[in-house]
Amino acid sequence: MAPPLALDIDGTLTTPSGRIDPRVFELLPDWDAPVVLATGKAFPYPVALAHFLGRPETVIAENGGVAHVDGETAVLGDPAVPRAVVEAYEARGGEIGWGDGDTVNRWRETEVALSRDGDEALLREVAAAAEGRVEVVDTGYAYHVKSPDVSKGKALRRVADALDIAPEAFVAIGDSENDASTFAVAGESYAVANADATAREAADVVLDEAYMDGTAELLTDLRERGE
Ligand SMILES: O=C(O)COP(=O)(O)O
Ligand SMILES: [Mg+2]
Repeated sequence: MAPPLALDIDGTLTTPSGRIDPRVFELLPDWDAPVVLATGKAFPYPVALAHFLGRPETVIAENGGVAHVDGETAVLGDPAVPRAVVEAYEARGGEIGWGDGDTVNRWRETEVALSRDGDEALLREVAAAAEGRVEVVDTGYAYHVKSPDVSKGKALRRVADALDIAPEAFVAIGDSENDASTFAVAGESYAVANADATAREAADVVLDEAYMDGTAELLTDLRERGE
């Protein structure tokens, strides 16, 4: 049998320009084990991806702030301090940066995501004043202001438990610092070649290929290994 998967989305299942790579729709619909989509994006995004893959909606969103498995949603993070920090950042002239009708945060329940065009130094200064009650995570796609109490890895433990699978049975693939906690929980972890330094350091293996080229090759190998 193929191993269960914990898959990051941006940078891992995408092309360099941020589109979902079409090979996702070849490799994942019939994957013969649970697939957990574990992302920094808001909850509707991985749910929609699972839905259009024809797979169970087994997802971790908001960097572990929200988890959904077997039809049950767990909201694991508290947005109060992240929101207060971002208000303080805006009060000092910082911008969230997504423009009008911000769909990045519209459905976000436990954290705030900011455009990387924003003032990182100011954001980190304001976050530091919260004295450890928030952390700023740079995924390469956004700055996320989140509670340090939630992570994709912690949520993976919870989802694995609900699925009655040992967390170590999972193979995790990712590209950035928000995947390091998943890598620590899964039994086998891979960073795609475009991964940041934190993800590369945390992964068991850094793949030769980047983005979905790396992920697709690995998934093909894992599938063959399970046959
Ligand atoms: O939303 C982001 O910033 C990154 O999303 P990801 O965790 O799927 O890479
Ligand atoms: Mg990513």
